[in-house]
Amino acid sequence: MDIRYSTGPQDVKRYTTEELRKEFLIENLYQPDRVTAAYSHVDRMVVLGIMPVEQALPIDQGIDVWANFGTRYFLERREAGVFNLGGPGAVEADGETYSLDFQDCLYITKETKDVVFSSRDPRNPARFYLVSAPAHKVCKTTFISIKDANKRPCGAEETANKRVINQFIHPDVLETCQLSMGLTQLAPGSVWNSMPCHTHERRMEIYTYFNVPDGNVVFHMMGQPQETRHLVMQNFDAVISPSWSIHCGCGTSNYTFIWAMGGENQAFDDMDNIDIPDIR
Ligand SMILES: O=C[C@H](O)[C@@H](O)CC(=O)C(=O)O
Ligand SMILES: [Zn+2]
Repeated sequence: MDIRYSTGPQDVKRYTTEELRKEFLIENLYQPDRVTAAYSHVDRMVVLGIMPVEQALPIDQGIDVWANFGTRYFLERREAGVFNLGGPGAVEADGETYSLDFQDCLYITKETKDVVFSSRDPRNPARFYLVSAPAHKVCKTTFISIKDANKRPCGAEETANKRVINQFIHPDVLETCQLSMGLTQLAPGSVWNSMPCHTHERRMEIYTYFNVPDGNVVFHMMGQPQETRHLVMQNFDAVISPSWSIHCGCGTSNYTFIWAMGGENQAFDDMDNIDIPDIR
């Protein structure tokens, strides 16, 4: 497991590109027949990339659960949200099988013992992107398709930020302990996400970018609003955004991304908005 201890804004001011990437960027999440894991000490969020090809993969493949979590199984004291970003696949959760097509989501409750991921066709493997947060009570494991998601259209063509925020794991859709997750799609010709930007001192956030066409990248903006930095991100990379950091991006094309949040509250609009001319 790739462990990320959290650093603070004072140190980050002095980071080189390489140091910034080592601290916040999560790359190479999808390895054939492997579970790739990163543990962030920011709100103890865990990110997994799971790409079953020939085999079905248990959630804890290659993870020493006792050493990392001090529990007997992965979700003993955790909840998880998973999106499929690849070919058709399935998630089996304590004997119940859920088919997940591209951009489908499954919320998996605390105390689910056995979670197994598989692909329908090894030539077009599924790519499961999972984010897990500590949890204190059992909720309901729920399948959520984009049709079930709460839609929040925003932005405009004129400002190159026309997009739809799809709230999947969100209080308006289902109950969770602290996790919320969704998928934001940028319209063709729009490249800016989450601009005007914000922080939310009460929550951390993780983004993963996908549907980034070959030969394109997303410049992900981070840092305190008056001390910004950027990370250049490839298709399927993820990035950790601590509560003090802005998190927005500008692509060399349109793209899609998944946001995941955990922390003090689940109030999506509890944001500290930043006026664009105030950004440094
Ligand atoms: O706190 C909320 C998150 O940053 C995202 O949901 C924002 C987003 O998807 C967007 O504006 O495009
Ligand atoms: Zn945010």
